[in-house]
Amino acid sequence: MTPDIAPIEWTGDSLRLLDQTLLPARVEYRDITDVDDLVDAIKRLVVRGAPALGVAGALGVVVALRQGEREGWDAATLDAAITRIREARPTAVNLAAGVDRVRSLAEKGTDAVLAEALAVLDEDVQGNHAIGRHGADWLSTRLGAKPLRLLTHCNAGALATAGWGTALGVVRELHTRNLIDTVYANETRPLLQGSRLTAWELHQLGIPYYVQPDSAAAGTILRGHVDAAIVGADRIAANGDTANKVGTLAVALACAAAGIPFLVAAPWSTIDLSTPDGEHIPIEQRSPAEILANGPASVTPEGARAHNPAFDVTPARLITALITETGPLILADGQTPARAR
Ligand SMILES: CSC[C@H]1O[C@H](OP(=O)(O)O)[C@H](O)[C@@H]1O
Repeated sequence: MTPDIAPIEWTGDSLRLLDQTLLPARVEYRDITDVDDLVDAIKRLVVRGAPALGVAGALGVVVALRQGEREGWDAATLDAAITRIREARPTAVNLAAGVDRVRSLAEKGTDAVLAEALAVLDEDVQGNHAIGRHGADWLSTRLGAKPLRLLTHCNAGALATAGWGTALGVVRELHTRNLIDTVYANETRPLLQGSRLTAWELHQLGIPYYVQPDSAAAGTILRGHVDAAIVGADRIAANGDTANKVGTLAVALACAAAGIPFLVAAPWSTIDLSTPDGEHIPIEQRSPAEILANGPASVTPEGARAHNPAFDVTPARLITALITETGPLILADGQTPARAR
């Protein structure tokens, strides 16, 4: 299935990444042929979002194999390079899973690894369309087949995946059914994935939206302006506890207080059955500089300290339903990934 916005693709000679640090002002691509450049791109969120990181990890092994052939790497050097890709960001389980899925095929040659990596990409796009259908069906059944007012946090659109999107994939499916009234997109400090990326996607798709401060979300929800919230995920534990962009937990708490559905949309590749619960999900701590300055301009006193966790964990009890490519898991009713698999 051909993806729409293609944030990540294989050109035949390189891993091509849409540079998401430049959006929405500029649409520019980076052709990656070097492991150091890929690790940098992952760490700087040139490529980001759990499913997209899974594809980047899988295709990253091809980059490493080809660089190793060019530069005459021994097995230990190659293995260390692949491990650097795998460990470039800790929370999204998809990155490590994408690397692990293909690295064992290296003994069969680069073409075998590439074929499996491209399968990861295609499976993601197909799965996202299924998530969109299941999520739209669930919301229309639960809330009525009427135009809905939804709230999103961060970016779980085509840009965070190999195409179509997960949480935004549900929004897009509802939009094709004329069932979107408006979307409240949290700007998502500090890197503004909501205002820079989600708004960019919604704008292109002609879906009505407001960008709002993350701190406005609870009031928007509790004042009755939202019918449901839907977000992506970076790692879902066996009991359904879910790590997602920092600020997600606050949205879930507000939805619980308001009595409206809080949905997580994610493929099974984001579920990590070896992680028993949210306490065991590693949370990426990012640079204080992302908090202390707004680009070149400092926004804090000299010497200020900053606490910058990139994710938080929403307990399963606050998640109404987890929408996967195989259908909804009603976590609030005690269904869990561990039991469903
Ligand atoms: C479809 S998963 C998207 C998920 O990843 C984002 O994190 P980041 O932008 O730091 O890669 C955020 O948690 C999104 O919900």
